[in-house]
Amino acid sequence: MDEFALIRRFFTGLGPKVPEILLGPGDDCALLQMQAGEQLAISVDTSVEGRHFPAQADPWAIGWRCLGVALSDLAAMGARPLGFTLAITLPDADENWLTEFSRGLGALADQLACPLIGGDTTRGPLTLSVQVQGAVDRQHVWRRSGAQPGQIIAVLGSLGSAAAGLRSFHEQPERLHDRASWDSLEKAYMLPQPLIQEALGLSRGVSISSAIDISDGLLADLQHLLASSAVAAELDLEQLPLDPLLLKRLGKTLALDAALHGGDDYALLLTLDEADFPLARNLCPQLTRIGRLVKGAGIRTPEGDLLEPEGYNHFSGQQEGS
Ligand SMILES: Nc1ncnc2c1ncn2[C@@H]1O[C@H](COP(=O)(O)OP(=O)(O)OP(=O)(O)O)[C@@H](O)[C@H]1O
Ligand SMILES: Cc1ncc(C[n+]2csc(CCOP(=O)(O)O)c2C)c(N)n1
Ligand SMILES: [Mg+2]
Repeated sequence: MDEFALIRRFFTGLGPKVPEILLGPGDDCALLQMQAGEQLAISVDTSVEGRHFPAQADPWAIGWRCLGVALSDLAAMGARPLGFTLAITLPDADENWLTEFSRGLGALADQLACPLIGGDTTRGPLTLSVQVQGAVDRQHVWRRSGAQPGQIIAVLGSLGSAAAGLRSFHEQPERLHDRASWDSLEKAYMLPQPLIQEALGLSRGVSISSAIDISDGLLADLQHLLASSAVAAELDLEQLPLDPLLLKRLGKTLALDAALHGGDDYALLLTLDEADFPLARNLCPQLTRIGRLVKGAGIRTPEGDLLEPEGYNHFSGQQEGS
């Protein structure tokens, strides 16, 4: 199968038709029509085999995951997905692998009405770069800056599960190929659900002062938000939303460590006025209050203990060829 046959067969017509996409794959560019009053939100995420997902992972799940992690950044800005492009680097044109990969990718593209509108196909070590485009009402766009002392910190989605799921696949690699039997931790890692609908519901109904999605770990991503807003945080570690299976599997100390530093959660961290929290909870019952913003810098517990924001960092320690 040549490059163009591969594109036609696996990467054409993925996701539904949406009115804003005037032109999809097949020309030199895709064309998007923006509505008056909306801004274009753009973000790109690369997923590398062995770095972001295990070598030999289920191709359906790789397809879902590479789009899911990218869409999470649209959720973090309160943006509505319009479409995405895919730059794919493949070691070979394995038809069975490509069939499953494009089905997994297409399943999430359908669920969130986000069609594949173009891309690039090359040969080399397995790498997927997904660029997402979204539309955001200029009145309701969320940024990392804007958090104010006195406001509360809330999280949507659970923390630490994905890190425990990755650990489970390390310990039992044969489970990578048994998608039907994945538990909630394994699903959290391999099949992240970007919180697009939840974010859109919240952004229309309540004033959110700042937001970020958690990809590197709660503390590391909270620190990015705090730095952008020039505020400090007090976190109540007893309130973190942890899956009961995570606590059962790892015990409280390791579960907390996974929740604070593990990453791959693709949960949303939001700040808002305390008075708006009941309304926000009505719109999104899973929203959990985990702390508050204070003047100063850094992250502390209510007892005053400093929490160090170490999270995932591609170049910390400079392994691999330095
Ligand atoms: N090579 C680059 N060139 C320009 N900007 C970059 C580059 N790499 C990252 N950035 C920008 O730096 C910021 C932080 O990047 P990062 O990839 O950590 O994003 P993130 O949203 O925090 O993480 P994730 O993509 O996992 O959600 C983003 O605004 C991103 O656009
Ligand atoms: C096989 C394997 N080993 C380790 C990890 C952990 N990990 C890798 S990148 C990253 C942060 C988000 O990526 P980025 O900053 O590139 O968006 C995390 C938490 C993983 N996902 N898979
Ligand atoms: Mg992000």
